[in-house]
Amino acid sequence: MTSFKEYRVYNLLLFIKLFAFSQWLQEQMDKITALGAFGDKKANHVLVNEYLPGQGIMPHVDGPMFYPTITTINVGSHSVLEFYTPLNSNEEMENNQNLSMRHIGSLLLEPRSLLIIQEDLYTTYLHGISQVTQDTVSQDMFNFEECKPKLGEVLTRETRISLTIRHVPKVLKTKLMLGRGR
Ligand SMILES: O=C(O)CCC(=O)C(=O)O
Ligand SMILES: [Fe+2]
Repeated sequence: MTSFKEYRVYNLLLFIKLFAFSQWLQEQMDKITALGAFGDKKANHVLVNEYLPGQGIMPHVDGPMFYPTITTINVGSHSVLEFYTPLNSNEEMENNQNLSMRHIGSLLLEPRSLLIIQEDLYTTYLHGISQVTQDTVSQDMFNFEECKPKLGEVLTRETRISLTIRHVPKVLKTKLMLGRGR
């Protein structure tokens, strides 16, 4: 049984870890801001995702709610971010253009790397992560020449954590009208 004293020590350790993590995260956000990733704006939003081997994310666009730059710190396992052309017309939808026909390429996300996506890759193309447990390094990867693993190498996915850091413009100003007459 956990004593009250042990519980307090546990809570204190957790607090110290969270504090250290928030300091580290703020440093990374400041560095990304200093790169000019968001123009003259600052990073002010972080989304943490955990992916187990075989987990992914459906192709999507991040939409107009964010400044049009995605920056992602990749922690743990590698992964592969796939890019697809959008379905532009009814004709394409009727012809049921499947995902593999719309695939334009991918990026190998190496552990401890920073990914920055802007312009067309942000606004036009969809991005997603396939639900697979292994990836083969191929020429479909835009960055294969810059990466450590060599062409043809098979990489087994482990747990990956992504920290997606963005600038979210503050569009909504809520006014509290407490105690005011109508
Ligand atoms: O985890 C990633 O690298 C991608 C996440 C993503 O696309 C999103 O959260 O919108
Ligand atoms: Fe996304």
